[in-house]
Amino acid sequence: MSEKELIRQLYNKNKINYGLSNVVCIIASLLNIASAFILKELMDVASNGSMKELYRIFIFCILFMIFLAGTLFLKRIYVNNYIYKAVNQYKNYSFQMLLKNSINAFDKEVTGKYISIFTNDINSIETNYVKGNILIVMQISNLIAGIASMAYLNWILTLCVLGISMLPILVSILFGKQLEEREKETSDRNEGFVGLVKDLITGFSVIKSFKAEKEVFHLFRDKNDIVENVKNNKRKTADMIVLFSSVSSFMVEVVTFVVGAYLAIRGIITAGTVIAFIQLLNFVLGPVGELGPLFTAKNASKALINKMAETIREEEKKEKCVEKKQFNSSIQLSDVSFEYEEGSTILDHISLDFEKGKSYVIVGASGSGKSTLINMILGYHSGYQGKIMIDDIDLQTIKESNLYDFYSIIQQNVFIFDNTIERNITMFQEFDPQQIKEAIERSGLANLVAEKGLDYPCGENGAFLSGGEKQRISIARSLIRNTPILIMDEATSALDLATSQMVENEIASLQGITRIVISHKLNEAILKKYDEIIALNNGRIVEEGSFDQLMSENGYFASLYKITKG
Ligand SMILES: Nc1ncnc2c1ncn2[C@@H]1O[C@H](COP(=O)(O)OP(=O)(O)OP(=O)(O)O)[C@@H](O)[C@H]1O
Repeated sequence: MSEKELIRQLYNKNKINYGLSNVVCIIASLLNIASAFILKELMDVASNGSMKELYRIFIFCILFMIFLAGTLFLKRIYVNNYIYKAVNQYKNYSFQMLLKNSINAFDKEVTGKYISIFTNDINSIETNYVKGNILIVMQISNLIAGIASMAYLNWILTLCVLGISMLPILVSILFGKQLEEREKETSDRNEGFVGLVKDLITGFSVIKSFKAEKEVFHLFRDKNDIVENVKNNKRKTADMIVLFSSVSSFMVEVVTFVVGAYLAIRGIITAGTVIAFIQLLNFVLGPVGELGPLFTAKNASKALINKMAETIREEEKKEKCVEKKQFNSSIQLSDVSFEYEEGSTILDHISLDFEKGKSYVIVGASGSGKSTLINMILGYHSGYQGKIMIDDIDLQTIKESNLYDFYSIIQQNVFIFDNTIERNITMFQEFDPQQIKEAIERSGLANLVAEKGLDYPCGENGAFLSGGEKQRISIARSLIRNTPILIMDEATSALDLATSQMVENEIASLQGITRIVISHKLNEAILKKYDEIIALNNGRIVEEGSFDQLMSENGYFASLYKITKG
C-alpha cells in the first residue's frame, strides 16, 4: 500500500467536483478583487464625478452582487461535495485495506493506533489536506490577481508592497518545519492516549471492584498531560506564526498607506487608487500569511496519510501467496521451534501430523505452549524454525483468507458484536434456517433462543448475555460454517460442567471433521473419543497416543489426569 494510492482515493470519481470547486473559488477570488476597483471608481466619482456616473456604477454594483451571490452559492455546493466524497472514500478504502491485514500484523499494533488513525488523523487530513487543497488554490489565485491588479494601478507602490511582504513569508518558512513536527508528535501521542481510554472504559468494572479509581486516574492524568502538552506546543507554534504574520502585515499596511499618501499628494495617483491599494493589500497579505501555514499543514497531514499507508502495508506481501481453498490430507509440523522473544523458547522442535478427519486433543500445564501451537497452525505467527505444511504446501505461502475457507476457530476470548443472536452466529452472512437451527442445538443454545428469540440484542460485546451464553454463540458461529477443520482453544472454560461436557462431547463425536482441541477438563469418556492425545510440557511433546495407551504408560499425561481428577 502506497501513500499515492490512498491520495488517489480523495480524487477517485471526484475530479469533476474538485475541478469545479477550484473554478468557482478562482471566480469568487477574482470577483472579490474586482470589488476593490468598484470602490476606487466610487471614490473617484465622489471626489470629482457626475450623478450619471454614480447611477451607472450603482446599477453595475447590483448586477455584480447578484453574480457574486450565484458564484458563492455554487462554491458552497461543489466544495462541500468534493470534501464529502473525498473523506468518505478515503475512510472506506483505508478500512477495507485494513481488513486485508493479517491477524499477525494486526496483533503487532496497539488498538489505540488504529482508533487514532481513524479519528484524530482523519480529522486533520480533512481540514489540512482536503480543505487545504481548495484554500491553497484560492489563496494563490488571490495573490496573483492581487499583484496584477496592483501593478495595473501603480507599479512603484506595487514594488514597495512586494518588497516589504517578504517579511511574513520569512516567518512561515522559519516556523513551518516546527509545526510539521508538532503535528506528527500530536498524532503519535494521541495513539497512546486513545489506547489507554479504551482500556480503562473496557475494564471499568475491574477498576471499580478493585477500588483502583485513584491509581487509574493518575494513569489517565499522566497520559492526558502528555497529549495536552504536545497539543499546547503545537498551538503555541501556530500562534507564533500568526503573531509574527500579524505584526509584519500591519507594517506592510502602514508602509503602503504612507507611500500611497505621498504619491497622491504629489498627484501621481488618485485618492481612489490609494483606497483600492489598501483593499487589494488583503489579497496579497492574506495569501502571503496563509500560504506558508497551509502548505506546512498539508505536508504535515501527508505524513499522517503515510502513517495510514504503513499501517495497512502488510497486504502487499499476500500478492505472492498461493491460492488454496480445500483441505485434502494433512497438516504436518516438522521440527518447529518458536520464540516470542529471543532466547525464550516457547515451542521446542515440535513434529506432528494431523490427519484429515481425525480428532486431536492437546493437553498440558498452563504456559506449556498449547495456544501458541494452535496459533502456529492458524498462521498467526511467522518467524519460526522448521516447516508447517498443509497438504504439502507451505503454510507461509498460502493466502491468509484461503486458510479460513477450511479453518473454523473457537477461541477462549469471545467477541460478541452489538447485534442480534442470529447475526452473531451467522457473522452477518446468509445461512439456511435449518443450518442455523442445527448449530444452535449442537452448541447448547436451544434454551436461550427458545426463551429470548433469535432477534434478541446481545449488547456491546455481549453485555446482555452471560459468559457461558457468549461462549456458546462462538461455538455455534464456528459449527455453522461446517469447515473441514475445527480448532478449539479452551472454548468451554466459561460453561458449567454439564453444558461444557455436552458441547465437548458433541465436538468429539463430530464425523468427518478434523478437530484439534485444547482441553483442561480431562473427562475420561470424552478423551476416549479422540483419536490422539498430545501432551505438551515446556514447549515439547512429551507423549502422544490414545487415552488407554497413555494411561497404561503411566507417564506425564497419566499424572496430569490424576491431578485433575484428584
Ligand atoms: N504474545 C506473546 N508474547 C510473549 N510471550 C507470550 C505471548 N503469548 C504467550 N506468551 C508466553 O508463551 C508461553 C506459552 O503460552 P501459551 O498461551 O501458548 O500457553 P498455554 O499452554 O496455552 O497456557 P494456558 O493453558 O494458560 O492458556 C507462556 O509463557 C506465555 O507467557
